[in-house]
Amino acid sequence: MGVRGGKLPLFETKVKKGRKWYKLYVLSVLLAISLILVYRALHFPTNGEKGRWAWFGLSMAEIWFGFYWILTQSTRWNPVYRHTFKDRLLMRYKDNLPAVDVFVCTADPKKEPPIMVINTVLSVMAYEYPTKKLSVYLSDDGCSDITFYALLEASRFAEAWIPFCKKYKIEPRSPGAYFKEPSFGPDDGLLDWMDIKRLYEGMENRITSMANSGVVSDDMRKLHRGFSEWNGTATARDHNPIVQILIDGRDRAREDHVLPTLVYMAREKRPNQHHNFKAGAMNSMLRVSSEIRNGAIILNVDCDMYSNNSETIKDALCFFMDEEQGHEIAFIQLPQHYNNITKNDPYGNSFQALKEIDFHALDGHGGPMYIGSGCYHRRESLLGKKYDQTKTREFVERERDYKSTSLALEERAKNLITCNFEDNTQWGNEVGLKYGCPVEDAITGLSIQCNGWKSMYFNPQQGGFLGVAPVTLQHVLMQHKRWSEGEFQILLSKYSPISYGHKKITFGLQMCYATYCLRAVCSIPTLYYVIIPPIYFLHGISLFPDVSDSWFLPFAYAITVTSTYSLIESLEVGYTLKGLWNEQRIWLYKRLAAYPFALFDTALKQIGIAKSAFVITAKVASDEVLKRYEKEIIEFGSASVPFVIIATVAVLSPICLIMGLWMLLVVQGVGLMGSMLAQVIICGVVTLINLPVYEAILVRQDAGRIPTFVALISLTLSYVAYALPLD
Ligand SMILES: O=c1ccn([C@@H]2O[C@H](COP(=O)(O)OP(=O)(O)O[C@H]3O[C@H](CO)[C@@H](O)[C@H](O)[C@H]3O)[C@@H](O)[C@H]2O)c(=O)[nH]1
Ligand SMILES: [Mn+2]
Repeated sequence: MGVRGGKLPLFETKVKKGRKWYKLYVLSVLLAISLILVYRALHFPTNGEKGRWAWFGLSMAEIWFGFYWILTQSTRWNPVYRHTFKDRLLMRYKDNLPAVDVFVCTADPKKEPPIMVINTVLSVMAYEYPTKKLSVYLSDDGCSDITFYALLEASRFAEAWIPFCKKYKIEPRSPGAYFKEPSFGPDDGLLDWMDIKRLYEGMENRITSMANSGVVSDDMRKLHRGFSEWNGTATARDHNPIVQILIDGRDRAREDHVLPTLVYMAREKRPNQHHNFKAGAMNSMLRVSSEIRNGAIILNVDCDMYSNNSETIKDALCFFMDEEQGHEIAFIQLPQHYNNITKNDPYGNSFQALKEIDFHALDGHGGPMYIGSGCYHRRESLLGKKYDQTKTREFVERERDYKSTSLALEERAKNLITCNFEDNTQWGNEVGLKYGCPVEDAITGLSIQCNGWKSMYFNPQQGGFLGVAPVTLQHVLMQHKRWSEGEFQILLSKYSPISYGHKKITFGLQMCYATYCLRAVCSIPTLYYVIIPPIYFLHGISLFPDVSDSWFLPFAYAITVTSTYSLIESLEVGYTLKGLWNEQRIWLYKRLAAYPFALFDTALKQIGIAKSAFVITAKVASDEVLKRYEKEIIEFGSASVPFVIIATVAVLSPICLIMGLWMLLVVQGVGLMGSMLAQVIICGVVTLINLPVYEAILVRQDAGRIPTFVALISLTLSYVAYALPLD
């Protein structure tokens, strides 16, 4: 470990060792892929032979899979691991730590209950960091007086909560999460614990009952002048800008600085004005915070992602303030964990491989993506400044404006979040988060990296943030549709990692971005692969080499070796065997029932028919749905097109399997089995993976089953597929 400029570094980096075997593995699979393509070219059916088009399609699919597999190796190639030294940071910068502004976004009091939102707010207010340097902003795109009321309650509860957290050094600092744990509090603070638990439960009751009733009572309205903002006709889609400083860090009466600054805001909304979703909210917070404190470091969390580790601000600063490398770092992304993952994770929500492998590899190529929640930014890079090597970077603090009253500050801030403020400015384009893309985070992070900055990935032992993962298949698919659509659009946008990123980011990072940006495209070859070979099997037409043929080897090798590799890798990062099997299923469903819609909507957007939308992921569900979720029973339920696709593929493969086998054994003769083995395996695997679908159609009676109507459509479609003439 080197001493930099006479000072010990604030963080260190370790590189994964023993990569010889991995590289050998990659080479061997590359060879197998090439042989498969050679086989396809050499054995193309001659004129008059059956299955020419199918053969052509399969060749295309295999070219794509091969190409995509090569791309994905960038997310395995060179993982790095970071470790911070917070004690050195504190010794060196004790009184010179920068101001930190935390941005929390919420948008819908129904899907994102106020009690959940304020738990997140309280957790970030309680960071182990000088409170006078900490400010928390809640942007409410739902413009809900109930959320405002909840935040007001939180501002009062914080007076007891924050000293309690700091005195007993408890984790996590979301009171809701903390009190959910079966514990009797700190050994030396049982009475304090009981007091504060009572306080919390009182507050929770008041907030949830108000949320259930849907109105803030008149008594409560008298508690704060801020409620007057809702006196008129304010609705979520149509209202004036609101800024309310609930706790003012400049407050002379609060010289003890127990509490950080706390601000509620709702940018102006008008029905005919586009508000750009979360990106618009973030940019509004960038401006309002610049008026109030202008912290040099910004932390962004979604309203369901509470801080689970009160030390991560200091971790992030170890990167930003490192004398040697800190000046070129724009953002520090932490992994997003979820507190509602079940053991075998039927929806693949844990993203374990992404968090434990991919992002470390991205870091090795110069920087992970910005993925929204759980990311620390340097304000100036988020504002669009290019990295300038010649400038020395100090976090200069702006003097606090002690002359203005809070009221005056609020009025000034409101002017920054009117609908027209951004007209004829570079906001949403060169400045702040980018507009027009369903993954505003990824595209913004990419453009920051293209401005010459680096980013880093920090994955601490105790997870930094815990959020709520979706609990129904529909919501999971919707989320993946939004992500894959957004990523695909980055590729088509001005900020494409391929063209725009050329020479601005490393080649490895370009490949990583391409891997994610091209996810949506993988849907087409996958659909092809799970539909065409089974149908051809049913008609007795072979599309793969005979088992006894040596051309069978590259197929067998590629499949078994890559599967074994990911099996080992997955077990290493903590998947259960069943969880891994579930992961394969969800892998398939994303490609069948989420990504195709991403492609379709992107096409509509390209020709100008549709605009991008942002469907907010629900963070609450009914008790019945939750019960099934706990039992890991997949929630289908609605009769939607994605489920029709899933059910059709699921119904088609066993039909093909059974009828095809019957043809083989009875009509054509067992001798042909060898030439059909590959197709038999495809049918078999697709059938096995879909066992929950058959159960959902035939056995289940609960509301999460697949509606009979959907099953009938799938049967009909399967019949059509069977009856269609083949080439
Ligand atoms: O008009 C909007 C829509 C959403 N949000 C907020 O954005 C956050 C993310 O929305 P959510 O529905 O939870 O989406 P997820 O799919 O869980 O979000 C992931 O993916 C998004 C991009 O698709 C990122 O913005 C998020 O930070 C990232 O956590 C939430 O706090 C919302 O309240 C707004 O503030 N305004
Ligand atoms: Mn979310």
